[in-house]
Amino acid sequence: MKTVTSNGVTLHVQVQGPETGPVVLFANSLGTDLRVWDLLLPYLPDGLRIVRYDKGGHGLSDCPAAPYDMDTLVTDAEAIAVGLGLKEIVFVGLSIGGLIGQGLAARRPDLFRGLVLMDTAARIGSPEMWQDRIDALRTGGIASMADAILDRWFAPEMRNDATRLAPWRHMLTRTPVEGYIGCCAAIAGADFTETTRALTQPVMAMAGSEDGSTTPDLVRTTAELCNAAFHVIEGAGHLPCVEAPDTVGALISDFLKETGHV
Ligand SMILES: O=C(O)CC1=CCC(=O)O1
Repeated sequence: MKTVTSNGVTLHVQVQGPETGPVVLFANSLGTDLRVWDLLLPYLPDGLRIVRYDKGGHGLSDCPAAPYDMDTLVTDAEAIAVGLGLKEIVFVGLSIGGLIGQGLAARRPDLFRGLVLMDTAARIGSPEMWQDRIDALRTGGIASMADAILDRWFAPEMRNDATRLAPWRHMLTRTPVEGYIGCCAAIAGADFTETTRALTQPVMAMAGSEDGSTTPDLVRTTAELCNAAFHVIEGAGHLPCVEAPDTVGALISDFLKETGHV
């Protein structure tokens, strides 16, 4: 376990693999922590330097008071990359993690080898939609909307398996409400349409066919902005790294080979 402090916020970071290995930096989604990648990692090539972290307000990182803004979340990711001396990064971003990846790729192209956009878009939802969610969270907490969120996260097969679902429900509902709300505010204010259109790094995008949050059509639109290859993961929802880690692992492995990273 490592920590990196950015703007006074201490972030929990996990690093695995050889010091000189090709770097893959993962950023997870709203209401999840870095364990969201656990099932995927065995499907990636050996020898990678795998770096995962909990964004502010999630997992074992500090939880500043809401609201957060996307610029700060991008600065946090940059602080981790610079603080750990990461170079030639392939960044894998899930949902809000993909927004952070787009922001960092635009700000620091010198750090990047490529970008994987997983169930994310240049703009997710509308400011009004996020404000409604924030208001509901302030009233009822995350538990009050957990069923609705899990319906977007997972396809019916997983949703109907209470035992398989339980750890992910716990991960979601144990997220500090302040951290969750802070990140909702950051998503509400983020629109990377123009900067993502201008990206020059190789980009690959994917979406679960059953994603009720960032639908395949939405993700495809962002992929087209930056000439990214686009893949639909059949039978998966918003977190295909959980529901279809083998398929996602194969796609990322191919991308790492195509970009000469491995
Ligand atoms: O709608 C959801 O809860 C899923 C989601 C949107 C942005 C994110 O990171 O997760």
